[in-house]
Amino acid sequence: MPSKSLLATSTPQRHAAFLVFATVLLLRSRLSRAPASVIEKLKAATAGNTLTQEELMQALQQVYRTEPDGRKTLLVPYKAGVSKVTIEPTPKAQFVANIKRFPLIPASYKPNLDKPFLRQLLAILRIAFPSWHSKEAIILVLHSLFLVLRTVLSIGVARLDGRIVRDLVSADGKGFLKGLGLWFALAIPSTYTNSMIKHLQSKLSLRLRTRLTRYTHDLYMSSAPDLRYYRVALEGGLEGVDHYITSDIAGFCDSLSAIYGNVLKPSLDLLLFTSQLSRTLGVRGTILLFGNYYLTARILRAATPAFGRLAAVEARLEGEYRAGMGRVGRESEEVAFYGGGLRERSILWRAYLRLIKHINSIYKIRIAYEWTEDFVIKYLWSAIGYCLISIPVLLTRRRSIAVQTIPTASITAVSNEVANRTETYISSRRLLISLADAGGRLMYAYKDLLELAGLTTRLYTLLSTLHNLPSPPSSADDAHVDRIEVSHVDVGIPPPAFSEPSNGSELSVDSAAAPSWILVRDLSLELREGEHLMITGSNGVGKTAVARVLAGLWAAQGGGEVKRPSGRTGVFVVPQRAYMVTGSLLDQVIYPHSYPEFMESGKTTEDLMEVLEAANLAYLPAREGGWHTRKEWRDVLSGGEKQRMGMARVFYHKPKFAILDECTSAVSSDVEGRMYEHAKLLGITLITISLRPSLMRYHTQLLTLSGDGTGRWTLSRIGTAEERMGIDREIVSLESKLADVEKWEVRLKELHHLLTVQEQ
Ligand SMILES: Nc1ncnc2c1ncn2[C@@H]1O[C@H](COP(=O)(O)OP(=O)(O)OP(=O)(O)O)[C@@H](O)[C@H]1O
Repeated sequence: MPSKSLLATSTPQRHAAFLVFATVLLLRSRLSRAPASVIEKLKAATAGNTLTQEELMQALQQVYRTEPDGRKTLLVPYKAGVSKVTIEPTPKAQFVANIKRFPLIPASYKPNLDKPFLRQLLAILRIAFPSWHSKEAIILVLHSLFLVLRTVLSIGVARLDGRIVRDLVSADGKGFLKGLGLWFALAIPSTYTNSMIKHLQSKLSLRLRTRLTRYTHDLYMSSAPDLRYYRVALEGGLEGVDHYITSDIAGFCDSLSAIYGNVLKPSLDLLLFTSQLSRTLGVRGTILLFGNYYLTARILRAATPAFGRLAAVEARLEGEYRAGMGRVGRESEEVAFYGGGLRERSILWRAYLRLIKHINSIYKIRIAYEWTEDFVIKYLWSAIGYCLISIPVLLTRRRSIAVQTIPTASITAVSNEVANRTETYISSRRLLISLADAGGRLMYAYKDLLELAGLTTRLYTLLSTLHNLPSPPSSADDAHVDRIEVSHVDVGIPPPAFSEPSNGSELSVDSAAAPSWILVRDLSLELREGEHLMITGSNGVGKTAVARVLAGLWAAQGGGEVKRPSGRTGVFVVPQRAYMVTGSLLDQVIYPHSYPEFMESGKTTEDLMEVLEAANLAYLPAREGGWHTRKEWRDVLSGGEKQRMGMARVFYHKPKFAILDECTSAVSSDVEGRMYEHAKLLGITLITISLRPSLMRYHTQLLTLSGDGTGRWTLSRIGTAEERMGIDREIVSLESKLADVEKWEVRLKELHHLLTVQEQ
């Protein structure tokens, strides 16, 4: 029996409301397409947002502003102005609370649509949607509304389609024109709905990405003592975190927001279209329809490969290839000096080929899957669709044949019957096509869900590793402590934080059980202000390792303890490899201070000039075009200049203790000496790691690491200034004697030669 058309049942009021809705939607889209000049004028009138070049430079310098309530406002230069983004740091309590939601998963876990996947997804969603009234949740609700609206509109279109063809078949010109008018009226909200769905999907993805990225940044870039960005690779065993944060979060958010539409919309379509169709198809047809769904699900489930695992492997390989490219970019000069281009190319090429081979294998696997899917959705469903449509049509036909046997039947009744049948056919056909489309999308969504499972596992692995990294045992940091005290500390390479039990499936936080490679055993020393320490010993013996323990990067092992003054005014380390930060010349000197911190400190560029003079870099501002010049300083400054910049930072921050890890090895001895004297003049206590005996004169204690594999060490006093002068004199005399060694060797050779000549 033909159903009542959805639109045929509409009242005039409903039509009017519908047209008002369409007009508002239309006007809104026109507004958003207002000429650029109008928008510019509006912007200028409201905020005076446009900045001069100088103001822009200042904004670039400022990076962020701390608000009185502790929040930070990021100043992001955008077009000719600055866009302000308020950042609320994630409270530490939230990280602590989230630890139990992020238990570690074993490395052997294969992503799939199972319970662990749901648990992982829920844990991540709790971060992505912090509350039901968050912006993300509101966008999601809006998105859902538009998805429902589109399904309702699709049904309307299907019904209207049938009605127009019916009017055409029954030659009802008025009805046909009315139908055409409604067709255009429906087209407006339908097309607008489509673009809004796409827009809201992208917006949702971006918001989720921002939320997750902020959370991850706050967790990853944690300050001392957690230092997760430093410890995640060595202790957490997680490589390529950059790829996880930049690419996997984006992939996860895209996939999640797309999957929502890809699952909700076709599910809704299936539900509503089926309910609409069942009115036309009757009980038998509906049962057949459900039988069809069941069969399809069984076939496709059997034919679906492990897309989740494949997606996770693809993300890992992509990360490895990207890391390789990054390494060559970073170390380009070293590679060029060695002429290692070909070698690097083959390494990169291998990483790329592994990735491509994997992607290719996915494509191959997809052929069989997509073939099955196409066959089932396009052909099987269409055939079943024809059968289903034929049921009411054939039944009506049979009935109409019965009608024709009645001799009194009028011709009008017969033509009405044909028109109604055509309407039923067209509507049902359109609904079935939409149904097949929805089914297809749902099946694709199954594959997408598996891929989402892969990305979820990647993101979950990152977050669970970061959450579960145990905080290092708290050292006795105190701003008021005026000495460094090390008592009975073993210095060793930190063991992995997590161990995978051979029987169990869960990883556990278990650093105590893992063996550690001890470099220095039972180290005890006390260093008061003004007592300068030099640490020496052969290469690889553990000198830097001691510095890492002193600075709090590595935990003190063996049950010992390190006491030190806290903060960067307590202990400041200049590492072996010079590091240049992105930013201006000024930023290089004040690092890790930001520009606002520099302003707050009350220091001026004159003070910075003094600092540079002490580091023999006073020529830099003039040479580089001023303090605010921004360059790739890693490439612009020479090796020695970069090392001197490290010393300039020590002079700027004036810490109580400065650990200098062979950070003047490329600086000439005279400049090195002047810098050491200047540091001591500023009242900085020096802990120098060096193999240069000439530096001994600036220190009072000498820690020598034996390097015989036993972890032994000796601590000796270097002596008073007079004693050190004596040592200096001895060094000078020995050096001058050593200079004569070559002459003596030449003379010795001559004498040997003379002897052999005389013997002949
Ligand atoms: N992150 C790490 N992972 C594994 N081993 C490490 C790590 N860091 C250091 N080591 C090892 O610890 C040992 C001591 O390293 P350290 O950097 O302290 O040596 P060093 O005495 O400062 O040497 P050099 O004089 O060459 O700078 C080395 O054998 C090194 O290979």
